[in-house]
Amino acid sequence: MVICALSASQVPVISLADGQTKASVAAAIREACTNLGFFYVSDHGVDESLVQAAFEQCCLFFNLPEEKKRKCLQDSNNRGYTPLAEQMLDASRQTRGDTKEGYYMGREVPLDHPDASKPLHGPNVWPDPALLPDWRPTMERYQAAMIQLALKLTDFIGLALGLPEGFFKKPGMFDNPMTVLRLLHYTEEKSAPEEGVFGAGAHSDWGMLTLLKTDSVPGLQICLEKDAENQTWLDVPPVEGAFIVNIGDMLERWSNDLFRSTLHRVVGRGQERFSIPFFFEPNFDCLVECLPQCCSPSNPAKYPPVTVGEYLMGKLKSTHAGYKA
Ligand SMILES: O=C(O)CCC(=O)C(=O)O
Ligand SMILES: [Fe+2]
Repeated sequence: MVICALSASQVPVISLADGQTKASVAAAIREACTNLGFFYVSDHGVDESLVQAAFEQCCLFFNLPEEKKRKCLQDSNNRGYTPLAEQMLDASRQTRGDTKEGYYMGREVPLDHPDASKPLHGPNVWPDPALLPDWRPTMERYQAAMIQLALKLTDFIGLALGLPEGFFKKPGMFDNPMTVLRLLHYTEEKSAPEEGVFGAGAHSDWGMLTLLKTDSVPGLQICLEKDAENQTWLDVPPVEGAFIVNIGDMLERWSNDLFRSTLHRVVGRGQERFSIPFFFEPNFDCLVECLPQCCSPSNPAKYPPVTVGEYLMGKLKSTHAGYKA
């Protein structure tokens, strides 16, 4: 059985098929996360027809007239529609906002739920069900499938870091996770990196891990030198049937940079593109501080402890013109 194979882009494809030991999958994940911070996952158990249904709904939603999409504009909990160019992920290099529009949804938290008073928690902002009756049930099913897969991968990540079995299952860590499903539509505008125009500007993701599905149009690139002047970018093309997985800043901080939260961007090639990243983050109040397994007197903690909520809100404020906490 092949647990891990290299794709055309040198990014490994890791299979979660039954019949292999947990330790061997964890070892493949450790290698991918320390080298690239990116891998593909195959044999993940997510129904392909559900993925297709989500993309079909995206096509319908983004084809609605602008004023209809603006009826479900992003609220203060970061839910709803974000218009074209509303986000600028890399203000240091971009001359205008990302050439994409999006729609954010999180876990549904009814207004009478005790968590609803927390920032970034609350009911979702749904498109009019008379226009898109299948939107909500499809996206809720898709999100549930993503949470399940993310929890499975989080288990493997614990093993990969040499943590005791069930480490990330402790109360307060992922029992009330911050999850964000993001439906994205890139316009056909060709990016012009030298002019500061990008589908999505260079950034690292902010949470624990991201599960990304894209249509068949390439555009995603990663860069292993976060701070270098002359960055080299490696294409991460779609692999049929697989999800792209990448590590976010929270896990980079927990692991003291052992697992990399790698810089990535989307470069438009002159073709419209749809993608669906799912961001999986720990609980809002979870304190992320260097794991004892990842530091020593000769390798002290590189980051001060931070709560997930504090970190995410800082990032939202600095990249979204329309986000008002
Ligand atoms: O659309 C893509 O391929 C990547 C999107 C992304 O990196 C993000 O939304 O954080
Ligand atoms: Fe990203």
